[in-house]
Amino acid sequence: MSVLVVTGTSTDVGKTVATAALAADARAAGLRVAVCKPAQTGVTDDAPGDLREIRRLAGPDVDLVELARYPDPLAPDTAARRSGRPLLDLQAVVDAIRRVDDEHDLTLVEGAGGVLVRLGAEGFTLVDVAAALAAPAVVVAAAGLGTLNHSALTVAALRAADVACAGVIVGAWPEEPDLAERCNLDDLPEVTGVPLLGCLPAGAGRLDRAAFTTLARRCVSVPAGVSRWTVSQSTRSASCGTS
Ligand SMILES: Nc1ncnc2c1ncn2[C@@H]1O[C@H](COP(=O)(O)OP(=O)(O)OP(=O)(O)O)[C@@H](O)[C@H]1O
Ligand SMILES: C[C@H](N)[C@H](N)CCCCCC(=O)O
Ligand SMILES: [Mg+2]
Repeated sequence: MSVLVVTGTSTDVGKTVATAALAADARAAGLRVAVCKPAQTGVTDDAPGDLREIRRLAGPDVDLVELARYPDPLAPDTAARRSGRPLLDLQAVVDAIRRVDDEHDLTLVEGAGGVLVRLGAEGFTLVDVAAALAAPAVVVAAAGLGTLNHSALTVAALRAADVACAGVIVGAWPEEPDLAERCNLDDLPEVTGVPLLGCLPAGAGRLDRAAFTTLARRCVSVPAGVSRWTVSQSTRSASCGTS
């Protein structure tokens, strides 16, 4: 089947919302979808994490797999050490994702923070996971000033490890974009060398499931070839403020 890694230029850029949008789009296309969050940090054992948010937005038919959870809102390796809980092991994470992928048409893997955040033992990162799985990645980025550098650095880190980058998704597109945000619609694909797959309007994460699914189908798409399903390539959806 297919694995797609969802990384970002940092934490809080909208990876979870974008993962939910990709999952909702794939479910609406009739696919068996799973989302794996290898390492959730910053939540207690009884608190909802990213996967609960993805289920709220994308629906109950998306299977969810969380591999480790640590209470401190830190990078997973640091949070693991401080908690005394075991660190994640790269091979175990890869094997777990492969098992999920065997049972689904599309398995989305959401990282923690940005692409070089250390997830576990020996400082492995989401780049190592994607490389081991030969899985492409999408990069969720901010809309405004500063995102060009962060996005270019993130895509360069993927390229350096021969991880294909399917494109960039803007996690929260403002209702009234400023000059930098408007310019970034052309500059993001230019400086990263990968397509802009779409923009999620700011506020999308606060919608109910039906409205979110409708929006997701309009706003983001995964390029053909990432999976057996082909979703129309969105150069720039209306949600990015261009027709
Ligand atoms: N398009 C959006 N609409 C509404 N809220 C959003 C949107 N994008 C991000 N947010 C909000 O911003 C916060 C951070 O977003 P999100 O959880 O997706 O970040 P993240 O990149 O997944 O962070 P982490 O590294 O912790 O996984 C959340 O409260 C989320 O609801
Ligand atoms: C707590 C946060 N929401 C994420 N789960 C973890 C982000 C780690 C970022 C580490 C760093 O880049 O400084
Ligand atoms: Mg998240």
